[in-house]
Amino acid sequence: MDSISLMGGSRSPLSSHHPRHAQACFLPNGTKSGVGDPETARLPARSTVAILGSGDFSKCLTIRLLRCGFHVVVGSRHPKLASQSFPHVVDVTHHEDAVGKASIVFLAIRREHYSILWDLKHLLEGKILVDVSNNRRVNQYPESNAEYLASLLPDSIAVKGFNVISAWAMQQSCPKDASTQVFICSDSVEARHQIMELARQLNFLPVDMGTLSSSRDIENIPIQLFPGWKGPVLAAVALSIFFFAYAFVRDIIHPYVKYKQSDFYKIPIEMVNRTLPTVAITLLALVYLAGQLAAAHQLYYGTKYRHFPHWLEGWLQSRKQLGLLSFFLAAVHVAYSLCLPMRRSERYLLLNTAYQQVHANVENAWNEEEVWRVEMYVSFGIMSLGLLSLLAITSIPSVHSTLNWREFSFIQSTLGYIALLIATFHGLLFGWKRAFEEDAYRFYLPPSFMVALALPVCVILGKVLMLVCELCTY
Ligand SMILES: NC(=O)C1=CN([C@@H]2O[C@H](COP(=O)(O)OP(=O)(O)OC[C@H]3O[C@@H](n4cnc5c(N)ncnc54)[C@H](OP(=O)(O)O)[C@@H]3O)[C@@H](O)[C@H]2O)C=CC1
Ligand SMILES: [Cu+2]
Repeated sequence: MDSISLMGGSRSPLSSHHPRHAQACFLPNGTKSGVGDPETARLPARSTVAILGSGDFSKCLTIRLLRCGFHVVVGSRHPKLASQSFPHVVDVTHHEDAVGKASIVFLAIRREHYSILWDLKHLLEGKILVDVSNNRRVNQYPESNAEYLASLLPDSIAVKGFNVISAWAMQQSCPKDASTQVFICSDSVEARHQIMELARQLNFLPVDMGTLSSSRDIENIPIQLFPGWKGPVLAAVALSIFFFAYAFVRDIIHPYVKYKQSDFYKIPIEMVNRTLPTVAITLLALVYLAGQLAAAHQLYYGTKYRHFPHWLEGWLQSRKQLGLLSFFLAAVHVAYSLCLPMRRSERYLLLNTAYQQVHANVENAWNEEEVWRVEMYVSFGIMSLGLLSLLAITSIPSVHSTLNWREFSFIQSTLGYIALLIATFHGLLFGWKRAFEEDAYRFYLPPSFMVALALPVCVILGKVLMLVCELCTY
């Protein structure tokens, strides 16, 4: 795509329309950079950068530029007033004056005010205009702000960048967090590389995003709220409501109506702790169900190259988030479970049982089968949490990048299925007694553990079927 601008498109900096821009490109020793060598484009420190607008972003960018050794000239509608909020070394002047003093002009004004640039059109010809603007909503306008700017001033060179850096992060002398990456795009390769070099000199990490058509995506980055998490979070909330309501009706309302037994004290901990693992295991099963449906789709159509339906595509792309939510809920379930013996209710129940035992003259209440059930149940719980932690850790990009494809797929697929299997055993061992032995009234409703575990069991059986099919085809 870059070659389009090299061939002399209307916005190309290399066309003969832009002699001033060509002059603005220097190597550190002051010689002009080669046109075909944009990587080496470097701005000499002490070169002048103009900023239009005197708001927060302008002030913070000015501080950063000054610290890194640049001269700054700020263009304002009210230079006298604006100069009070800038260091005295900064030249605060009228727009016309400011743009005449630099070849790179940052536009620290909102898109709605770009019309003022129309009067400066002749002065901005051939100059690099850095559009740092953000919108209030995703895809607020039909075209991106940078594309709008480029159409407004076709004789200038529009570059999109720095919009993902907040004014606050801009004035930090050495930010150590994620706020160092800046995404830069422009139809002019040379201008893009020059602004990337400027970003580097300002201690940011520039990311080359190609032509100006990427500006829409770049503008959406800072205003998106956890993209990719909406579907998985909604699924988790819906499942939580369903399983909580189910357990509430079955374990609290039903005994209350039938036996006048008040178990409402169970709501804050027991009911929540029953909901957490059921949702966690269902989400984990959903992670693997998506892959199985995709495989079934390919088998059905007999090709790998047919697009998946929209809903399946979205589901496949949400697997990481679903898995992380499953891990989070499982971890909270562990915390709740560890706190169970701390409860007053637990102490009273234990004392009552001990008293009844003394009354019944039972000396040893040891039940070998129960002991084994609980030992296995706890052990499986710990193992599945351990495996889930491994899956969560390997989904972190920096860890992920240290693994090759086979290692990653071994952990995420093979170990993931084993985690699902162990978690299913954990659930079955817990639910078995509750479902069939505890109290007669529980038979009136299908056991909740069956509802929760039906999906994981189906997914595991699906995997077994796939493995058998694979073995048969070999
Ligand atoms: N603040 C932030 O954290 C970030 C801001 N941005 C972007 O940077 C740009 C500037 O943001 P910010 O500094 O916060 O905005 P402000 O509203 O604080 O300042 C914008 C400046 O625009 C000028 N201005 C205001 N009204 C008009 C008008 N009618 N005509 C011409 N100029 C006008 C003013 O300068 P004067 O009076 O001197 O002419 C004003 O100081 C925006 O596009 C924003 O999206 C991007 C990333 C982060
Ligand atoms: Cu559990």
